[in-house]
Amino acid sequence: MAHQEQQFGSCVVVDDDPDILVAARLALRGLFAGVTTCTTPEEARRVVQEASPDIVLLDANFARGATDAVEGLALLDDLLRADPALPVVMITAHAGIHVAVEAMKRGAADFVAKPWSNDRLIAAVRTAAALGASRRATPGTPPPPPPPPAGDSGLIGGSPGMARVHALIARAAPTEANVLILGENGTGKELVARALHRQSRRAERPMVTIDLGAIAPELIDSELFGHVKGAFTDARADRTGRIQAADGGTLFLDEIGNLPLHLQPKLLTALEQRRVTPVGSNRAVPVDIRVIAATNLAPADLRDPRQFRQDLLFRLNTVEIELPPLRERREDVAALIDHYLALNAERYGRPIPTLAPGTAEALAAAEWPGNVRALRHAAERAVILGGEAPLTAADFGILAAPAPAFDPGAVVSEAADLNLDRVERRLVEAALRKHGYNISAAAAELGLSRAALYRRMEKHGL
Ligand SMILES: Nc1ncnc2c1ncn2[C@@H]1O[C@H](COP(=O)(O)OP(=O)(O)OP(=O)(O)O)[C@@H](O)[C@H]1O
Repeated sequence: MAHQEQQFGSCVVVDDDPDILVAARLALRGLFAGVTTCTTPEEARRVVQEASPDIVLLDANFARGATDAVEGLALLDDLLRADPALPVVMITAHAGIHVAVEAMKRGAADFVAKPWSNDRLIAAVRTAAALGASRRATPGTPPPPPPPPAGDSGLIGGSPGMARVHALIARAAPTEANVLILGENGTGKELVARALHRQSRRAERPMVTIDLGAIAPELIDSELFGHVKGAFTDARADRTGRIQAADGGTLFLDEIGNLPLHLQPKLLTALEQRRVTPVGSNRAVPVDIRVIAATNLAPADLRDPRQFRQDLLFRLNTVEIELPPLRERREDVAALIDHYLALNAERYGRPIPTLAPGTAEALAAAEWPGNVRALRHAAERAVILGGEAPLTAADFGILAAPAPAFDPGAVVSEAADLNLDRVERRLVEAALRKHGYNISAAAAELGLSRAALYRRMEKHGL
């Protein structure tokens, strides 16, 4: 990739499979000035001690056919004992997810499953190397605490995908590194941003959020940078922008993919120079902020320079945290359902409902295109509408058969139900379904702002 300008010094890759070593070297040579490969644990111990690399990429299994990862985990322990700040990314077999979790518990920075995608490998290695560098830059910093229990971040889920998220939050939060959070709508990006801020050194200072998807594009400039009186017709007084309001704290740029291309260089300059110039002013004001950004753009779109300036992207994504969609961590569904049933039962003064046989399985098997947000609404609706009997999948709006296709003609036919409220609900639901619960796209189709769509979703319990 053109953007990789060898940000780091050296990397050591340890694997007994020469094909993997070649693949890793090719994938990583753009990122590191030097990539050294080793085929045995003994060689790795020596090379790592001599070369003090920025990062080690370590296979979990050495002996041919072994899957128990004993050698890889022992080497991980040795390397971390010698240098607790050394970032180690484990390479695991796809089926060996328990090995990945064990490695993370022992202090690995991250893991990648074989066969890997180069994007995933590079993202994991970059993030781990950047964190390692920032840890080394602040000597005396205690080693990162073990991942906090789910309750601390408000993020429920013990699946391997969420274990990785918890671990990354714990590692990234206390650093000053900018963090980019990726994930589909409703996967918990805002919760991650809050957890990062809460666990950071800036926790006592404000976290200022700006949802770039919910603000009219023509207002973004002044919302971000502020303006001085008279800068434009409606500017009747000076106004502080959100960047400045976050001074000393954290700036959360939600839906960064909606930042108009023409404002991207201005934000980049502000972040690089740590100064903002309000619209209409020629005086730059110094600011001290840590930036967390989030987007539901797919990584490929984000790396498309026609959609997003790559220099700004690399300013924002020192650390990348990717939230897996719920359908890729179905084992988390039961805990989420339990949590949100209990929460809503308390809220509405109802007993905590039980589930009819087969319901838990049906909920876990559902696609959840709206991810945790949709699950949360479904649980609320089930508590409100469910009777005394144990809840079935239908009470959560999960249908055994696919939902009938929406027929816009039915809305205008005189025979149709013309109750405005119900028609609105059907249209909102149809737009959400049509766009796979992508809020920005559904809002655009409905001619609403994201904020207005959220209000209607709340109103209709969607
Ligand atoms: N892992 C989780 N555990 C508990 N609740 C969660 C989790 N993930 C998301 N939620 C809940 O789901 C809802 C949506 O989460 P959040 O707003 O953080 O998602 P998002 O990815 O920022 O969505 P969007 O991109 O649509 O703004 C919130 O009510 C949040 O509390």
